Amino acid sequence: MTKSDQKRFTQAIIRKGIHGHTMTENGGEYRERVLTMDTMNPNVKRVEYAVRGPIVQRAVQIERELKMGIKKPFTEVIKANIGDCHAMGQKPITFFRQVLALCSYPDLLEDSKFPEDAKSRARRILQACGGGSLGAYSTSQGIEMIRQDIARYIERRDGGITCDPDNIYLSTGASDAIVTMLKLLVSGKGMSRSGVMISIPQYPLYSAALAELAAVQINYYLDEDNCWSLDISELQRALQEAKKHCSPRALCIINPGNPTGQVQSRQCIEDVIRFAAAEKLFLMADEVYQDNVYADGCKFHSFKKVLFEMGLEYSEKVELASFHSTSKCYMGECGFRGGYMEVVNLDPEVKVQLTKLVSVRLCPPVIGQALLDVVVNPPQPDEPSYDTFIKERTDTLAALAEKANMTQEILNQVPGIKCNPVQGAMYTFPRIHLPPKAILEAKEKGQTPDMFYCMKLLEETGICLVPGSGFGQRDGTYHFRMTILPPKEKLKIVLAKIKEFHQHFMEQYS
Ligand SMILES: Cc1ncc(COP(=O)(O)O)c(C=O)c1O
Repeated sequence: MTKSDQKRFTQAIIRKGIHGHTMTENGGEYRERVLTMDTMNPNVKRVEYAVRGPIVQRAVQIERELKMGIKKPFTEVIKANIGDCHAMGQKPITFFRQVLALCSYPDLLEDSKFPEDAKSRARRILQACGGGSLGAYSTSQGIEMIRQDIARYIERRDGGITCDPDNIYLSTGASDAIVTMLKLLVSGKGMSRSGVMISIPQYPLYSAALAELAAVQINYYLDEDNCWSLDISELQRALQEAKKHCSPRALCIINPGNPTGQVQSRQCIEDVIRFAAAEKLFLMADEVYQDNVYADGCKFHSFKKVLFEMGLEYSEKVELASFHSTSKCYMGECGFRGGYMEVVNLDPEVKVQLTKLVSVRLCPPVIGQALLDVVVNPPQPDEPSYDTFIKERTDTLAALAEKANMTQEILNQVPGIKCNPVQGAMYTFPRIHLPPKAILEAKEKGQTPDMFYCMKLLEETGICLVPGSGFGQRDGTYHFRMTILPPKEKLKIVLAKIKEFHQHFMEQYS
């Protein structure tokens, strides 16, 4: 055997992971790895997260190629794949950053450039931190004063319905709280394995967490023809089918919706609550986009408020966890990882278990908690920062509303693309009609047709979207998810490029 044959042979053995004693490339004994694809947790292998999936990996690679001077039909990659406002150029709210700067570096409290209201907020937060420093661990449920401020915020939001700070758990973004709640809910094996109802299309945190926890994912489909509304008969259908093979436990709702951008009506929320009560399901309400409502006639209704307005029959019975975050709305501060959940009607003994579970990971980032405190406790009319705060908040939400409108309008002008109104959140999920020839070519390449479409779009235009298959869609339908977050002028360019690409794609494959 020649040296190069031997090298190839050894590499093949190492690659294949054949057990036993083999030689390494430099002649030593190759020790078998403990952690291999065969031995690792199979649930983790089932986890998928399209928002940062293969298309995004390719986008990063293309960015590197552009930097290396490789010629492309475009000069930059535009990432419209992820709901990351600041990455798309959104400016932070001045007051929030002033308070965080003061909390992080308290010497600045002596600096006359910072307004007094920011200083008083910072002093208050620091007093509530261990040792007066953001660098100290907090209690695992979150700093008590901040939980009290969140409770007051919820009460204001919900027209005075009381909120107990003890029912608030701060978290590392909403994601962390959602996964924690799912962990508590999931148990059993075989027929008694817990099932969790999630919408299709869904935000893939849910499917990923359920895969990791080996729970049963129960799909209920949103009604695309009715602006992605939620139909109770569809919930019934999904539940009855699921009961044949698992034990349904929970129902998750995302409102306003990601990726579908709908805002559920109050009637729909009432119906969902009645359904959950009748079927004994734990409700999880993902309300991270609660300030992102753009369409006339649409309004955000929190599940907590509606539940309590439906009377004692429901408010004392239905178990609910609702989630909020600093990552979305007008703040868009994803990097600080601030979030919280409010639990309602949780069994007191389970609550002890929940508190124990979160304490294992010590605490959510304290700077994220501090940010959450200013989000729920912003400048008041008699304070110096009020006018600037209101202007910045209003301008950010107005720009999002304008872009939501523009996106749906332009996409609907393209033959073969159909887009529901973007009533809220930060995304559109248009349906794309793909010719059979394109579907066939995608299958030959081992790709889903919408992945094939998005990959081609990326290679030809530099625009990075997420294929609809990453969120779930009815069989035989194809979509993509696109954020409305790029700055207005850039968004116009993105939409024009998609329009041109789609027309060309249709000509090529029809
Ligand atoms: C519906 C929904 N829930 C939860 C999250 C997670 O947000 P966070 O950054 O707070 O973890 C996202 C993020 O995009 C989302 O869209």
